[in-house]
Amino acid sequence: MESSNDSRLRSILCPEQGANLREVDKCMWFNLFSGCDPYTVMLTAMRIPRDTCYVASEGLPQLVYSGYQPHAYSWDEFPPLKDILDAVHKALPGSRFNSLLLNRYKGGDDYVGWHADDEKLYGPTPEIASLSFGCEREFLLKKKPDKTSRGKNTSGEPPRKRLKKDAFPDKHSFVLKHGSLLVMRGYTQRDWLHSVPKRVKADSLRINLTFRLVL
Ligand SMILES: O=C(O)CCC(=O)C(=O)O
Ligand SMILES: [Fe+2]
Repeated sequence: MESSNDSRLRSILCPEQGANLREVDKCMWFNLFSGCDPYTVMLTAMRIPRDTCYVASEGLPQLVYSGYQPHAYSWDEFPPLKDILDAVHKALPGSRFNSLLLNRYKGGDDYVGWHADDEKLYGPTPEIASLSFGCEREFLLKKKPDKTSRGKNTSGEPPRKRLKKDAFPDKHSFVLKHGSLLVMRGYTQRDWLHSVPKRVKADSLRINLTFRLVL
């Protein structure tokens, strides 16, 4: 983090603040989400259990996910995000992200359910960089059931019981702390699902930025 472009990220990642967002950063995220039309944010929140905001370079195909087409804000409307994007590019040499989905988890009741970011506009092997600020939360990954073996009952157990027990044998959990950068690449979206479940103990704000490349 050497260049002046990184100073915004460096200040947000100030180590002494630990897992808590400083008031000044809370204010920045508040302003940023307010910069996204609050009505849109509210409508989104009625459909999905967190606030989101979408930023994308001009001229990209429109993103549609979960039957919802978010308005694409421009990077120029949110200069701090441009600085953070530069820092992420620097941290991941060769990456060239052109869009960003912001998630705001107001507390432990906000979550994202099991899904894969496998929209066609990201191509077959998307690289997604996920940067987290504020309250730490658990991030779960589980392997999608193998299509070739699905439906073949070799265990001798009744089918429904077998599915419950074996559907997702491969499951992993990561704690995403303040300042963590998680990268999903290769066939992660094709083969795995991920989620950030509700957590009663997660009692403060978390901001998550997922940088993506729309092809
Ligand atoms: O908040 C997170 O860590 C994950 C967010 C996510 O999966 C998404 O925006 O697609
Ligand atoms: Fe996701």
